[in-house]
Amino acid sequence: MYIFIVNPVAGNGRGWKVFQKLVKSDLYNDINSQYYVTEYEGHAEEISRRICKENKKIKTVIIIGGDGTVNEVVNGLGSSGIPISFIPGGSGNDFARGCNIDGSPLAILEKIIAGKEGKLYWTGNLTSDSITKTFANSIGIGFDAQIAQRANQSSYKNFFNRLHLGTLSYVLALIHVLFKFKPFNASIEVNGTIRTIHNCWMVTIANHQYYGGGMKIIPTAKIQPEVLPVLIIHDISKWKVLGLFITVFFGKHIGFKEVELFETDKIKLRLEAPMAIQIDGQNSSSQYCEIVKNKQPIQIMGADF
Ligand SMILES: Nc1ncnc2c1ncn2[C@@H]1O[C@H](COP(=O)(O)OP(=O)(O)OP(=O)(O)O)[C@@H](O)[C@H]1O
Repeated sequence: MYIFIVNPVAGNGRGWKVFQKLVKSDLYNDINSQYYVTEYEGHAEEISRRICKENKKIKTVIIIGGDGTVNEVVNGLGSSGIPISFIPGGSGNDFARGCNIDGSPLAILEKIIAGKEGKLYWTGNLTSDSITKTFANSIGIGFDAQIAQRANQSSYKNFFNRLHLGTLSYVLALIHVLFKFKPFNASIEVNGTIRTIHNCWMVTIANHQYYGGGMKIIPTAKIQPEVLPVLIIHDISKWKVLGLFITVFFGKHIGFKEVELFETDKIKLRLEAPMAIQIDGQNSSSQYCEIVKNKQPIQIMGADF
């Protein structure tokens, strides 16, 4: 059986429209499936947790929504081993970019159903205050998290999403946060060595290269086990940050001397005070956290990487 988890409000209603188109197709009507429509934040996680316990013979959980919905589903399914797939219906849809899932919703569904085995994908785990959250795409601490927070709370996000210009809401939020942001000091532990990063703007850890609706935040990031690509931006002027973010779309920012890039299998962060953090674009905050790669891969159906 295929399970569809649909976020009707993702992408300003795009999630629901995508599902409605699929429901009318012969393919959808020919397969054995059940669908769930999310009604509130966190609902996709609850549904996923519940279906794991119900002992249904699930072939794939197909997510129709955005990256936030993917995040909830991977957290809910945990280590169940149930394969997933994603039909983009959100505003950013970076998980689809990272996994090279493209084409019309129907074409993606065809590919999911025709595929025998999924591609193996390794998520990451962030533990803060004894709570572990899984991230499918990336996490960011500091500047980018404040931008995500600002964009998510803004009235213009829906407006730009309606025009299919979702990235513009991040650009506006960036300008807004830029002039208020105060760099912080972060103590970072990697491979048993602790060092302090002064005037830190952001620390980002990604499972694939895309984030923020198509920015190539870590262009070298590959989908692979054990390796966590880390990007740190520090000791940079506000004006240079602006220039840097323009080049992020092409992945050229890694040439800036203020950008540090390395790989590890585990990283611990200790900050002076709680700081904004984004987990797959969802807002939170943390002062002490540990990030590791998940050992158990998830099968992604319909992906091509
Ligand atoms: N019925 C609902 N009403 C309000 N919020 C919902 C509902 N169902 C899900 N949500 C919440 O909607 C939020 C946004 O979902 P999601 O991230 O999938 O879409 P998006 O923000 O449009 O896309 P992206 O993250 O790719 O930019 C999530 O936090 C999710 O929990």
